[in-house]
Amino acid sequence: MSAHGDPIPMTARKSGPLKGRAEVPGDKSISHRSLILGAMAVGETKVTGLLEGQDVLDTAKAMRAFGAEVIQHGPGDWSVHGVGVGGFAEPSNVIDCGNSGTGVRLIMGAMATTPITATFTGDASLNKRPMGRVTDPLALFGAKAYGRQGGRLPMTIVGAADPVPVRYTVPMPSAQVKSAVLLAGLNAPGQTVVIEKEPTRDHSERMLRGFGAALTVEATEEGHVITLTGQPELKPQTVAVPRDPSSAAFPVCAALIVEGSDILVPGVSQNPTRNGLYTTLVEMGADIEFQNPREEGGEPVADLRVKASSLKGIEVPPERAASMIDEYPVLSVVAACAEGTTVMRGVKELRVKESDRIDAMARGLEACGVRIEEDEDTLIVHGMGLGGVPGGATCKSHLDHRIAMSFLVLGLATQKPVSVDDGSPIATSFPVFEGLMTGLGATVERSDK
Ligand SMILES: O=C(O)C1=C[C@@H](OP(=O)(O)O)[C@@H](O)[C@H](O)C1
Ligand SMILES: C=C(OP(=O)(O)O)C(=O)O
Repeated sequence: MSAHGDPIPMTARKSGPLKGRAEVPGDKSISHRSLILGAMAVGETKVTGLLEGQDVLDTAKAMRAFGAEVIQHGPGDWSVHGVGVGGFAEPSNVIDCGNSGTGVRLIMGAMATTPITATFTGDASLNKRPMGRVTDPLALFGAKAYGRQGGRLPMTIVGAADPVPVRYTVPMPSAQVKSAVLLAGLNAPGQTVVIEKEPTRDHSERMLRGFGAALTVEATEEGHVITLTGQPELKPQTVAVPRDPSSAAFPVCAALIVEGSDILVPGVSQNPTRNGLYTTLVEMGADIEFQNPREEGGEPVADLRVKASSLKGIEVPPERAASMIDEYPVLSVVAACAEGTTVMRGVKELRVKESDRIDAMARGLEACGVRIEEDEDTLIVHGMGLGGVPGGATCKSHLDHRIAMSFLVLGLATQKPVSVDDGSPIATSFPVFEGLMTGLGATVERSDK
């Protein structure tokens, strides 16, 4: 949600057992990519289960501005009539990507090798985030970027008229940077090669192949070497978006820390590049059954049966960070309710998300009575056991949906209520969060009610 709306203060209180079925919305990463790749294909792509969060709606609007026809037929049911690789029109106005790093970085990549100019902006959170990580490799294709100091939005990208293919090693673990380079490579002649030292979510690779691009991935000593052959004709697809494991994390973690809970979260993606949180929770002693594993829409999915559990702190392996990068805020809440210490290292990327997530969680948890240690790349939470966290604070969400939802999950299991100053950003990724959680029996409400 952008900073234009009024803040929505919210409060969560100690709740009775959570019970029932939690149908979380579609995956945000796959939803953005369905719209962008649909817009770059020739013909009509159909999407079901699209996440209708503000981040994705902003990408839909952007794709219309670049000339694609994007239509909503019903809830989650969308079609995109694409203009083909290299077919983007020049937008007649500024592209506002709201709160979405994924939206703006992928779209910059997708337009950077077409001879058009576009200006991008976002909300107060997005306009603080670094864009140089994307514009540096896009410059190698021949695109030019004119932004604010430090490579911040608003920023104008002048697409390359004669793009050249690139070979680029991504310097930080980032699926957004990898994807921006691959999308730019689509309209460059020859082969674009992206090397990632640490594997990150692979939705772009899977979906580019699904849309008919020639793409190979080789595991080498350097890391994953991804080779894309440019200027394909992308074929429209039917995309069934699986449910988002990053959204599922909230009801799952809530059920683990609210005594007596027993919930089912069906059809959640278990893509190995996304399921690090679930591995971690099981190591902490979580009672999670992965029922009915199957393939849906080209992704492995399972139904998660989750029961309240007494958990122990662990050391999360740093090499797991990329597969659970968005889940550290809610993991730190679970860690506060575990016995013993949870050590999260190799997490400095959290400092450049919608907020500095290490700082936001550390300050809010401390205000709730939890002892924290942190450094640039580390967050350590000293657990107080199930029911042991005092709570009783109002935490700042810093325009960050995951911070807001994490503190509201915490408040379900603390002695005194936990409030957040602004729950409005939740609508960016999980617009049905409040109804879904109250449907399970959680006491989460807007504080002004
Ligand atoms: O590619 C994607 O869809 C995403 C990649 C991750 O960001 P980074 O690439 O910046 O790590 C993640 O945090 C974000 O929510 C979604
Ligand atoms: C980091 C996130 O998103 P984005 O980078 O797209 O804003 C997120 O959803 O947690």
